[in-house]
Amino acid sequence: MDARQLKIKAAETALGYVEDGMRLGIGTGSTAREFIALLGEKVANGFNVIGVPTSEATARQCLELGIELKSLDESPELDLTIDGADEIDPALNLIKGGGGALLREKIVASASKAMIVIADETKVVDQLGAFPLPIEVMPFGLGATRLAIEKAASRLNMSGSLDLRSSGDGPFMTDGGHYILDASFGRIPDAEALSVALNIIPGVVEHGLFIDIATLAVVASDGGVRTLKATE
Ligand SMILES: O=C(CO)[C@H](O)[C@H](O)COP(=O)(O)O
Repeated sequence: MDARQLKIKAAETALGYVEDGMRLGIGTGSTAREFIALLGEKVANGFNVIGVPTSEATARQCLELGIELKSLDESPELDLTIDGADEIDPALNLIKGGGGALLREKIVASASKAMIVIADETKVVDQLGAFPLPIEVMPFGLGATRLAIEKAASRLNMSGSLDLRSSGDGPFMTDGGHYILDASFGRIPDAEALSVALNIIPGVVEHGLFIDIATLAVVASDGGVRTLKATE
């Protein structure tokens, strides 16, 4: 199976967890896009959900497919969020933000009773960190924020490059109007400690470590689809 077929398989399985009438957080990225396409087909056949999108791109796709959308102000508590991930560890801690939507993704997933991650087998790792960690930062004070991140990482015995994400003709800008620094620190021995350390840096808006948020992962490989639950 090619990469797209695996994404579709994971998305199909996750769709089985969505019940009629649910308030649903809807993720961002190429795997989430396949999920939205399948959800759109179901909605066209009379299935009802209220979706809360995690990005402008996801909102556009949902609206094209006739999926009813609300904001988190209108629907502040959600039944379920379904979203992709860049890495998944055995405790179902994640790295997210490869698509640049990590801030809204974390807000939406945290407002949900459950989060199902959809992915292919390549996203499953023993320890997070091979994928560069996206850190969403304020454009104001970028140099000072970068230095503060480097110092925080060093206190946790981590170091590596912090690359300002580019859109091709300037810095990549998130839906919230912020920049992203992609941190190549290598394997992260204590993701929770790094998460806490990043959260207290004033110029850091959010980061892509999702700790204790995902409840289930639906992972597709050539051998079939398996579901993972957190080990601790
Ligand atoms: O976090 C994300 C976007 O911010 C995506 O879920 C993540 O990057 C995975 O994307 P894809 O399904 O395209 O591999």
